[in-house]
Amino acid sequence: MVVLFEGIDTCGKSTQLELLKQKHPEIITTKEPGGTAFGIKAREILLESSIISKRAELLLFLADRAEHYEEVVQPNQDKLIISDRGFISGIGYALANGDFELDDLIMLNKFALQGNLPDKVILFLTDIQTLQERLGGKDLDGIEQRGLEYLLSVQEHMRQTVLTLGIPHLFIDACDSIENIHQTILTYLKV
Ligand SMILES: Nc1ncnc2c1ncn2[C@@H]1O[C@H](COP(=O)(O)OP(=O)(O)OP(=O)(O)O)[C@@H](O)[C@H]1O
Ligand SMILES: Cc1cn([C@H]2C[C@H](O)[C@@H](COP(=O)(O)O)O2)c(=O)[nH]c1=O
Repeated sequence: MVVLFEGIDTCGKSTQLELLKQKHPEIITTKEPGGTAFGIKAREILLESSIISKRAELLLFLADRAEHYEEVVQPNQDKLIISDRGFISGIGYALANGDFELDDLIMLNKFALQGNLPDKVILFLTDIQTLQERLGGKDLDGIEQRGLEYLLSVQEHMRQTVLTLGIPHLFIDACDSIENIHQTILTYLKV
C-alpha cells in the first residue's frame, strides 16, 4: 500500500513520519523530492530557486517522481510505503504557480507514475498563524520564500485535488498536538 503524507511547508509531515518509523521500522519511508540519488540532486536545484521557468520546475519535479516511482515504489509494492510528499504536492504547487490546468497536471502525473496513483493520502491542514510561527523558526528555501498567501493557496489546491480525484484520504488538523496527530494516524492506518 502506498500512502502520501501531504501538506504545505512546516505542517508537520516529517515529524509524524519519524514517529511512525520509530514505532514501525518495517514501514518503507521515503520522500519527494530526495528519495533517490537523482532526487537528492534535483532537490538541490529545485529548492535553491535558480529556475525561472515554472514549466521547467514542474518537469523536474515530474522527472523526480518518475525516478522515485521506479526506484522506490515499484520494487516495494508488497510493503507499506509512506512518502513525505508526492503527486498531490506536484499538483497543488503547480496550480498555485499559475498557467497550468488541473486536467493536464493529472495527465502528466499519471504518466510519471505509470498510471499508479497512491492508495491513501493523509493531508495536513494548517492555519495562517501556525504557518507564520513555524516558518519564522527556520531558514526559508526558495519555495517557502514565496510567502504565506502562496502557501495557503497551495493548501487549498491540494484539498480540492484530493476531493476531486476521490482518493481515500484523512484530513489532519496540523495545529493539534504532535501526540494527538500521531494517534489519529495510527488509527487511520490500522498499524
Ligand atoms: N503538531 C505540532 N505542534 C507543534 N509543533 C509542531 C507540530 N508538528 C511539527 N511541529 C514543528 O513544526 C516544525 C515543522 O515540522 P516538520 O518539519 O515536521 O514539517 P514538514 O511538514 O515536514 O515541513 P517541510 O515540508 O517544510 O519539510 C518543526 O519545528 C516541528 O517540530
Ligand atoms: C513534491 C513537490 C514538492 N514541491 C515543493 C514543496 C516544498 O516547498 C519543497 C520540498 O521541500 P520539503 O522540505 O520536502 O517540504 O518542494 C513542489 O513544489 N512540487 C512538488 O511536486
